Amino acid sequence: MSETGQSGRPAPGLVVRGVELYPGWLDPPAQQAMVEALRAVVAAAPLFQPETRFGRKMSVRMTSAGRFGWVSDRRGYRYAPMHPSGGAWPPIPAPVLAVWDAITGLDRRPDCCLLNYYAEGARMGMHQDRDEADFGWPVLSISLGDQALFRIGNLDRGGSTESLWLSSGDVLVMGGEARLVHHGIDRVRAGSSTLLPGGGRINLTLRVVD
Ligand SMILES: O=C(O)CCC(=O)C(=O)O
Ligand SMILES: [Fe+2]
Repeated sequence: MSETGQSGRPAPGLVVRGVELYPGWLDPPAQQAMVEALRAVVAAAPLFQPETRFGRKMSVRMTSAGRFGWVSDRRGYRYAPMHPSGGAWPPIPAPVLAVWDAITGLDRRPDCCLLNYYAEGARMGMHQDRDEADFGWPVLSISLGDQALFRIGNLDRGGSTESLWLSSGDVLVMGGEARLVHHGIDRVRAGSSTLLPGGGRINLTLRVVD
């Protein structure tokens, strides 16, 4: 990837509505290494299926690493210092932090890595990531496994949208003017990757929470 002169940040391959996309940032061996590192996260903090405050199960399974994890239950959604089972979240793996360092060039590191697991049929409705204290920090997302159709909307709800397929190894950044853009996952293309032994897709989002 080329470097942009002033900031020293790598230049994105594509920018859609301010969302910066780095296609294929991780090559297959790096993807494999990241999946290996994530095994320790899932072993320490098992995936769970969050409920919305209305008692509906989300289709995505989740867990987190870092000082904070994202949880949702009948009390609503929030960042929490503990896994729902009561244990602390494991540390964010070094290869994951290395992607943040290389792409954002920031000296502040994220304190939450949310791990979403999409089995066949899972999706995520349009939403904003707005539970963090300071929207000056970007959210960085890493895709692993099956391809997913990512939809990008607007700062306000509704209006026109644009969609793009995210593939394993792709990284994107929602920052600056695009930090609060609405986004979601419409569907996952089952069987489009062999990275994950059981199939499906992992998405990591790195967040500065407080
Ligand atoms: O799975 C994705 O690519 C997006 C996940 C997401 O938007 C989120 O966890 O807030
Ligand atoms: Fe999000």
